[in-house]
Amino acid sequence: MSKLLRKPNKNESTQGVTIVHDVTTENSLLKYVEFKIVDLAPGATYAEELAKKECCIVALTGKIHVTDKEATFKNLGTRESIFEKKPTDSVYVSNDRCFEVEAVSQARVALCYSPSEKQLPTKLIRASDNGVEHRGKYNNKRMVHNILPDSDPSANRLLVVEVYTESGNWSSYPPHKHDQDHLPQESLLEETYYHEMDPPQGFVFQRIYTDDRSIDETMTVENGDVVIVPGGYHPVGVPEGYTSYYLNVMAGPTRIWKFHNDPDHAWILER
Ligand SMILES: O=C(O)C[C@@H](O)[C@H](O)C(=O)CO
Repeated sequence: MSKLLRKPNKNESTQGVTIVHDVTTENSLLKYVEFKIVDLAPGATYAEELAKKECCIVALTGKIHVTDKEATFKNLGTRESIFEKKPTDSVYVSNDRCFEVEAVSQARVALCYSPSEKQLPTKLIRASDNGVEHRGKYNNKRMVHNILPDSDPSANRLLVVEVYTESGNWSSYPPHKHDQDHLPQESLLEETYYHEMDPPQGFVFQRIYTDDRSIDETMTVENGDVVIVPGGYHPVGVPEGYTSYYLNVMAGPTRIWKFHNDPDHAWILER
């Protein structure tokens, strides 16, 4: 199995709390991004002390309450299935704070982390705050929900987006990378991709490759998998008949998404 592909590995940590994914700086090649998927049964709670990390809590499906012990946000979450394709609610919690998530109904929650020192206010990011973007043409169409884009200064490092790619289309395409800390030309942002497909027996292909091909892996990605992108180009191809979703978390030394297209394929944008 590739070091860049993680299968769901369900682990009941306490009653009603199942850790499905746990990507950390210790168990991956990443330094700036950590990521968890947690399933909660109705009434179950999951709590964490953040120390020197910031966290964006995304209510992927189901309803949850979230508190940082000062502010409490009730009944977050807008969808039963990710493929209702509507934005959802999230909460940003800064370093040196704690949070607790309580499930109102069966819920799947994404926890997106990055190292952080400077404390910022906790922020509710409502579904209606998400900028919805339709990008691309021909077979390169995708819809983006901007949860924490670089235009929103609510976080120190984290960038979080949801991307829907229709059947037979491509996203993160033409291939681009952001693995050089060389602004204003390019920023360095590591990434995780949490993938789902509709219907769920589908698969997509994600290729991660660098110019020198020191990384060059094309992965078959199935429903619920996580792909880790330490660097390199990272296009996603979706077979006919299936819709793809991914939650994309990015972080690096500077909170700017400045990518560089693969010069071999940049012509695609000229059409
Ligand atoms: O295809 C898109 O527009 C989404 C991607 O940009 C994705 O978020 C990504 O590649 C981030 O670098």
